[in-house]
Amino acid sequence: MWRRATKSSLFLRLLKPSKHNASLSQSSTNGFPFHIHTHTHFQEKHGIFSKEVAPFITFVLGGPGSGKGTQCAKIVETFGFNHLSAGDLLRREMDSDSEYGSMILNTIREGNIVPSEVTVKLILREMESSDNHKFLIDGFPRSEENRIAFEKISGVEPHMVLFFDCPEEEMVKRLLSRNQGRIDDNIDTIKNRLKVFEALNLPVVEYYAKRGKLYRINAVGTADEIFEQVRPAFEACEVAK
Ligand SMILES: Nc1ncnc2c1ncn2[C@@H]1O[C@H](COP(=O)(O)OP(=O)(O)O)[C@@H](O)[C@H]1O
Ligand SMILES: Nc1ccn([C@@H]2O[C@H](COP(=O)(O)OP(=O)(O)O)[C@@H](O)[C@H]2O)c(=O)n1
Ligand SMILES: [Mg+2]
Repeated sequence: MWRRATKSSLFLRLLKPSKHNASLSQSSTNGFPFHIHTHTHFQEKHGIFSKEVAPFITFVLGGPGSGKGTQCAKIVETFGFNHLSAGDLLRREMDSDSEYGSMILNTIREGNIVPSEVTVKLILREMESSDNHKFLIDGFPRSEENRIAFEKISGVEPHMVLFFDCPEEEMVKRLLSRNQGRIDDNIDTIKNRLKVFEALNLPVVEYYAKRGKLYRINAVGTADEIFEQVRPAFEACEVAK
């Protein structure tokens, strides 16, 4: 849709904050400010960027099993985002004839992080071919290296970052009963994924908290209860609706 957009009111709405957005860009009712970017740098660097509607990017973070995928499905249903799960993109690449296939398989099996250039390439490829300009990027960035690579290659930053905060024992319980046949949902790999999350992903969470972009959500409760904490983040933001 955004590829076909003319210099329409949608484009102008994205670039020119409404009164409502303008007040959010300073501080916020829910503690999360918004930044409206014009993305000229982004547009110059990529084909995606010849599109006339600037992308609206939300990163979705949280430990393994914290409910990222479950909540993303609800956000898609309610707010019409394109959901890009970094883990799903890597698994799809692994199952294709990719030169990276065995490297991705081994990395996921261990619970470690795939080199950023591979993951960023997969995400940007999806973004470029999308008709939707609103993106939920789930499970990314999982490290400072991921974050910096995305920023360098794309030239853009997320508008907001959701963080699903969940106790470890709850995450372990959910992962062990996920039953999707994943090679990494076993107790040994889960232990490493939790270590990697703490060492590499929490610094990213702190980075966005310091920049005032983090929306922290208590990820304990039913999926519907948790979504009621997520909903205001999108409702408060005119361009995300
Ligand atoms: N609020 C919740 N309470 C209990 N189980 C949940 C909740 N949200 C998700 N789950 C279940 O926990 C598992 C992990 O959820 P998922 O959304 O895949 O998390 P993530 O993408 O963060 O790993 C899935 O089996 C899912 O059905
Ligand atoms: N940015 C990312 C995302 C996932 N991955 C790999 O993919 C695995 C599964 O990611 P996922 O997001 O599907 O996992 P969940 O947190 O949803 O359980 C991770 O444990 C990493 O091995 C990665 O290397 N880099
Ligand atoms: Mg997931």
